[in-house]
Formats: sequence, structure tokens, C-alpha cells
Amino acid sequence: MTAAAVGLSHSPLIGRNDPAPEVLAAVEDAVDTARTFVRAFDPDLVVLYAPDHYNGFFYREMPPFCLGTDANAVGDFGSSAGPLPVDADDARALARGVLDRGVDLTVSARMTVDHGFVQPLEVLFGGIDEIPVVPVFVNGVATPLGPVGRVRALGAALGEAAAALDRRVLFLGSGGLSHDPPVPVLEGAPPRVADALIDGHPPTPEQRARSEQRVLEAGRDYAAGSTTMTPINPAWDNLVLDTFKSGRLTDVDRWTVDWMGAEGGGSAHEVRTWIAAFASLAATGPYRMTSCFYAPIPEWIAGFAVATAEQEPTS
Ligand SMILES: O=C(O)CCC(=O)/C=C/C=C(\O)C(=O)O
Ligand SMILES: [Fe+2]
Repeated sequence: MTAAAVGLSHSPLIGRNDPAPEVLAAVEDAVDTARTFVRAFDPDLVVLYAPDHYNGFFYREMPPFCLGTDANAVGDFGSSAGPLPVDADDARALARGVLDRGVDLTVSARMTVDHGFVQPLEVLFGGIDEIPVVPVFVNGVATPLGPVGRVRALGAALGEAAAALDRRVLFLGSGGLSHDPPVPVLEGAPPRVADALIDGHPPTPEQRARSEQRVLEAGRDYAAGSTTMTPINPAWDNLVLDTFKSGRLTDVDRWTVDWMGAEGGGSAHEVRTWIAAFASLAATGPYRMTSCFYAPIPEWIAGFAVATAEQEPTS
């Protein structure tokens, strides 16, 4: 088995509230580097770790992580809708492998996913149906959140299980570093919002358009400097990226939920997807980061990063 990893921030504001042309050009360059890396690696399976934003997972029962043997995208924020080409046999084998290694993984035979899953497939592969995937939801939004070390354990167990497949596997983590976009919170929510977060009533097109407009306005306000959101934190983002770069992944076991939220804002927990992806790669042997780009981009409400990593060649 051959493995590689990519971490890629997502934002619903990409293409809708873009930064200055020179910033956009730098991001496009970095994403191009990642695309070239992926093309050269030529994966035949993508294990995609991504969060959800109350489109597929709700408080009626909110797992810390869940592997899909089948998945359908809702098409929020202009992302593609429809089925993901899930490799159900590999998905089942990986689920068994993770459970065998003592990580209590939830499995879904009909997973609903949103832009968190779709955007990296569109950005890196040009669409959602270009490559077989095994989608793995990693909760990075809905509190309470469990210990970060368990996410590392999930990634490691899945990486070990993947090593048994005769595959070229790309572990892909989707999510921002420090960022605090307007995502609804159950605690203190008005009854109508709480009901939606618990039961997951699919929004009407008008409701979806209103919440997308809210995020767009928040991005504009944030870029203009008038906001109450937690600021993007480049120092923390660089600490996080250095952790992946150095391979000192056990450091994350000391990261607390409170610390991450205080340093990086309410959606900083999405970086759990990167932790899972790098832990999966690390479980297959030593790795090295081959590219790493970072920029704080207020227009996207994102500490935005893209990084690629490959296995160290064996001598
Ligand atoms: O307001 C809503 O109902 C949805 C908000 C939402 O989905 C925001 C998503 C933001 C990100 O995915 C992000 O910045 O990571
Ligand atoms: Fe997100």
C-alpha cells in the first residue's frame, strides 16, 4: 500500500467574497501545487475526513466520527449535490479494521454530507465523482467535543487498516485552521433553531438562501473589520502546521477543546480532520511534508492552509 496526505481548508465564501487578487493568486498557486502533487501520486482511493455543518449530522444522535459506506451531498453554498462514489467494500473493510483496533467508530449506510466533503473533491479532482472515496465525518462543530487524542487514534487505526488494502490511498483532511464563522450553536438557541439542530429538518430553499446570505454578510463585515468573531490567529495556525510538519503528532493529545476554541475560534476544531489525515499517513511509516501554504484570509473567515505530505522513501 502507498499513502499520501493533503490538508486543505474549505470556506463557503470562496468565489463569493474573494480577497485581493494577489492573495487569491497565491492561494491558486498553492492549490495548484497540491493538485500537481495529487496527480503525481495518482491515488486510487481517497479517505476523506471532513466535518459537517448541520446538514447531515444532528443532535438527535451526534457521533464524534462516522464512516460512510454510501454518501450523498446536499449541495449547499453552490457545491455539487448528489451521490459520492463511495467504495463500499473498502469502506466496510476500513470500518472493520478501525473497530478491530479498539476505536468505537459509527458507520452510516446512508450518510449526508455538505460542502465540507464536497469542496476538497471539487478543488483537487474537479468534481465529486472523479475518484472512489471513503468519507469519514469528524465532528468539529457540535459541542461537546471529545479528546483530541481520540481523533489521532481514529486516524492511526484507519491508517493501519488501510495498509492492508492493495491501494494507493490519499488521506485528505478538510477544514480551516483558526476561524470563527457563523455556525449555529445549540446552547441558548431559540426553540425553532434548536429543533432544526436536533432533528435536522431539511431547510427550505428560502431558509438555505437566508443562512448562506448571513454567512456572506459575516464575511464582508469581518473583512471590513467590524465583527465580534474570534480573530484569525496566525501564531496558533503556524503552531498547528508545525506539528504536522515535524511529525510530533502525539503533541495533539495535550490540546484541549477549550484551548483550541480560545486560540482558534469556534470552528478551529475542524483541524481535527487534518489530525486524522496525518495520523493515518504516520501509521503507514515516516512521512515528510512536501509543501505547506498558509494565509490569514478574513474575506473567507479563514486561517487558510493547504499542505501535502508523502511517505519517506525506504532506503
Ligand atoms: O448558518 C448556517 O446555517 C450554516 C453556516 C455554515 O454552514 C457555515 C460554514 C462555514 C464553514 O464551513 C467554514 O468556514 O469552515
Ligand atoms: Fe467548515
